[in-house]
Amino acid sequence: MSSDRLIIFDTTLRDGEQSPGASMTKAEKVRIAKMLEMLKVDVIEAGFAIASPGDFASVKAVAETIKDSTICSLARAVDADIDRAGEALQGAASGRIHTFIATSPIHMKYKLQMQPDQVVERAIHAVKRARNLVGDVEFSLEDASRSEFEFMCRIIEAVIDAGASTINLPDTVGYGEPQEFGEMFGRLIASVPNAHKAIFSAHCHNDLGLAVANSLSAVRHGARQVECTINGLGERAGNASLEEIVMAIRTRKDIMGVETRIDATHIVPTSRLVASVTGFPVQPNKAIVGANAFAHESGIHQDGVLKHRETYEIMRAEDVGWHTNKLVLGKHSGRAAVKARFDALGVSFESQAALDEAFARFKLLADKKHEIFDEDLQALVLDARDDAPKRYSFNALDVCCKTGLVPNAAVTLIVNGETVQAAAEGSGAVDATFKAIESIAHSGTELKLYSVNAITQGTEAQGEVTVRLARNGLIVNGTGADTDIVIASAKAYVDALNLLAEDKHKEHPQREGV
Ligand SMILES: CC(=O)SCCNC(=O)CCNC(=O)[C@H](O)C(C)(C)COP(=O)(O)OP(=O)(O)OC[C@H]1O[C@@H](n2cnc3c(N)ncnc32)[C@H](O)[C@@H]1OP(=O)(O)O
Ligand SMILES: CC(C)C(=O)C(=O)O
Repeated sequence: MSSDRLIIFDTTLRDGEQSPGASMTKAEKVRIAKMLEMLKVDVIEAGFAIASPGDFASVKAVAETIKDSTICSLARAVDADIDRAGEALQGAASGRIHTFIATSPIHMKYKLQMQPDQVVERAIHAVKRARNLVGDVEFSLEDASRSEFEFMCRIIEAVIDAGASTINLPDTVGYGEPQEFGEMFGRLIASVPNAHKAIFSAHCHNDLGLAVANSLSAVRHGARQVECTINGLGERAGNASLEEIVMAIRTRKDIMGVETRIDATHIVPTSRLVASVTGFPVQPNKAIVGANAFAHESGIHQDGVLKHRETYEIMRAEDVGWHTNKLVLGKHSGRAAVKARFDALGVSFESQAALDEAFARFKLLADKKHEIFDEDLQALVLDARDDAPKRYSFNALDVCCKTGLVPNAAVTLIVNGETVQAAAEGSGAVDATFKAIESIAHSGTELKLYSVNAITQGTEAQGEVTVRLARNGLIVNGTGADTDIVIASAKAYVDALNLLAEDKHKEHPQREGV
């Protein structure tokens, strides 16, 4: 089934979410899915429906919301997993069940504790069961890059006969090397008699930093789907990054010989959204979406770019969504311009009142900051992501930091409608603020991560803070944005406390220390 169309399968919401600490709430997954739809991703793997009631609800909500991308749920080769995935996908305009089982000797022997014949039988049964629920079934041979060739031929032929239309060959542990991994695709496609009835797919991990290279090599050897994530998020060292694969395919079209339907101008806003939601900032030198990806510092390069841009640039920053905003948003902007920008970022408002509320917040921010960028707008809505009454809300902060004195903070929170104040000392302004908040909340949590990300440039930039708290094995990520990072920190801490109080730990609870 080879063609020149490459299917982009985004698994930010499933494998991306398997990054420790990156798990997302249902509302966050739906927001990211809307951006992925605008990006024109072909398939969105929205989660692993059996994993938790929250993940089931997320897959269902994404399936009911998104119309222009196929929505997929992962399922082990286990009846209950497949049935749960089918149930979650019922409302989808186009739904796919992605079932998998490991095929490498090490996984079959030690993890599954199954004989190869049993694995083949289980795979056939799983694919048939999934086909009774949806018309589109993908089958993955987990740990394919460490599996025996003849065994893979056997199982692939059997699952295609059973109804799988996509065969995914994952480099589960990131062990593959481009030439060998690509050749595995070429040999399998040539050897499996019914291979022409399926699309072959690559799913690569970045343990050796080769995920994108391996994926591209697979494409050159016949793969017509790649599985990838925004910002390369994913289990351990991450997955192949969507933005790098898409732009490599586009920039090197003549050599790669395939095309995607991705609208690359949404890449940077999507990357920003995923970074905000997960609290995983993008490193400045990250390809495509890093702050320095299109910056030229050295004189010879600057001279070259000024004379002829292509001397040092293989793609244009605006083509991947950098600075595409031609209307400058600031305190003199009106609702029409602000709403148009929100629309472009995939942010919709359920009512005029919700838009008015966002607009009021925009004006408050514009009073503090001359120019409002896309990232500021994203932070603005993330900050107000849930209108439900909260146990805690941040009201005011008074911090004193003087050289030679112990920093102290006096914080005012509204707790269940009552104003409560507390003060504390700490090793710095943020530490004192957190201690003051804790002396009100007594949450019994442990601070697992504190990160500050300047979401726009300059000293007047908004800082976005992520605070990860853990209690009884559950982890929450709170976020807060403000032009003052101590206030952003207080907001993030309070946000995390609310998520815990509402039992809104991330939908895929993670064990502490993971
Ligand atoms: C390579 C990947 O990324 S695979 C996806 C990884 N993602 C996740 O695991 C996240 C979601 N997972 C979960 O929430 C849980 O692991 C669940 C709900 C799926 C299963 O939980 P539990 O029933 O408690 O099982 P647990 O996770 O401890 O062990 C996994 C079991 O599934 C079996 N298993 C693993 N993969 C498969 C498979 N593809 N098909 C069938 N069985 C499998 C294991 O052999 C083990 O079986 P055992 O309990 O009989 O020894
Ligand atoms: C389930 C499969 C596709 C996977 O995530 C992997 O092998 O890494």
